[in-house]
Amino acid sequence: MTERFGSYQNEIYLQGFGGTLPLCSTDATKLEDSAKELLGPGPFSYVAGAAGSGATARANRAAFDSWRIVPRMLTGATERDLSTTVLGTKLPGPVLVAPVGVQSIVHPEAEKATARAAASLGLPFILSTASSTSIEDAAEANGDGPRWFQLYWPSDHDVCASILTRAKAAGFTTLVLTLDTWTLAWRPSDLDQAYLPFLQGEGCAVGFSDPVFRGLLEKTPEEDQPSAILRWIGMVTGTDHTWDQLSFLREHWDGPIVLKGIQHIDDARRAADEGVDGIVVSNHGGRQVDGAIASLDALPEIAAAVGDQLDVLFDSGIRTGADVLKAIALGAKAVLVGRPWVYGLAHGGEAGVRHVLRSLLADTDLTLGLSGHRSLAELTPDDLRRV
Ligand SMILES: Cc1cc2nc3c(=O)[nH]c(=O)nc-3n(C[C@H](O)[C@H](O)[C@H](O)COP(=O)(O)O)c2cc1C
Ligand SMILES: O=C(O)C(=O)c1ccccc1
Repeated sequence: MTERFGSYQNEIYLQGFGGTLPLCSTDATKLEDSAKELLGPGPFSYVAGAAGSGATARANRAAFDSWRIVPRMLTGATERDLSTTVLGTKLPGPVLVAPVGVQSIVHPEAEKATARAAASLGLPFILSTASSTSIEDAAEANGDGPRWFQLYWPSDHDVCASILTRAKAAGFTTLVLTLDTWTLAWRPSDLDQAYLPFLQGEGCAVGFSDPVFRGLLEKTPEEDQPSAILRWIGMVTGTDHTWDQLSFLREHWDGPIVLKGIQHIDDARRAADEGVDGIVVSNHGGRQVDGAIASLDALPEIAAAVGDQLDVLFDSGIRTGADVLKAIALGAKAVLVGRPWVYGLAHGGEAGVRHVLRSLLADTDLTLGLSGHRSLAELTPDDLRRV
């Protein structure tokens, strides 16, 4: 594969020659600024915000800045291959679309737009349990694209089993169990505006379309929305599960299982001992434990310890191609990206998400080549220096 992603750079320049500028910025930081103008204060703060003082969100970025790439020259890197293999499946690039709930607060087409954009690039789309689109509708929009399902573990076993069965039937291949958000953290930016999209019924589509969940209600969500919302919130938050309960998921899910939210090396080792297929080293973009270590700082020792037993993925703070390279060099097989494409969604629905993802992949491809590498497999910690 030659220049497939990097050629987006030429495309942008050539369109500019014809008088057309990119749909939105190619710089993830500027995208956040312009999204602020597009979105209302509640939705913007919800997406951009973090837990507590924001210390961990800032640490996530600072950790990337503390590593620098040491480029190599005269290596013949014109021809590059950005593919990677995750859970036995080859991906065209090392980027997955992170699970993000309540996308309807950003754009009316919500998860459908994102699912289409991901499919158009062959990147895995991960549907959140807290999405504003049902499992079946998101799958239809995603078409032939690869798709994974993220679980916020419902406290009711029958509802959980029903959701997993639906996800499998709708073609979601991999289960991502998010561990770090069994209740929402202290998020001052949302609290100060008393803004919780869930309370307005956003993010309830998976539950409201579930026959088993509906069967538990005295009145349907259409007849009594407030009660249904509270029931659904109560079912997917407030309950902390334990390692020994993983067997329940294995009974109801016959595909790969990935644990998202791992930061401690002992949890990574436990995940490997339990035989799960992958982990996402993540602190939820700094949205949960304020004061937690930067996710990138957790990555190297975890990858070194368990990388040969399961697939190590990474997220929290990826904004540029250099960030992707650094995470891969420190042991991740691929990265998940959250806020940047959410801002793309705000700017232009499917086209906005596609633009942001293509920009990140182009930047990754060019940075890889200019650093003297032909494939991601060549990257090791020796290509970086901590400053
Ligand atoms: C608005 C928003 C909603 C999110 N919703 C979910 C979710 O429903 N499930 C989940 O596992 N992670 C969720 N996340 C976390 C992301 O999957 C991911 O871990 C995080 O955004 C990565 O950090 P980044 O935004 O710096 O890329 C959400 C993140 C944001 C910004
Ligand atoms: O806001 C989040 O980080 C998140 O994970 C979430 C949780 C519940 C509903 C929607 C999103």
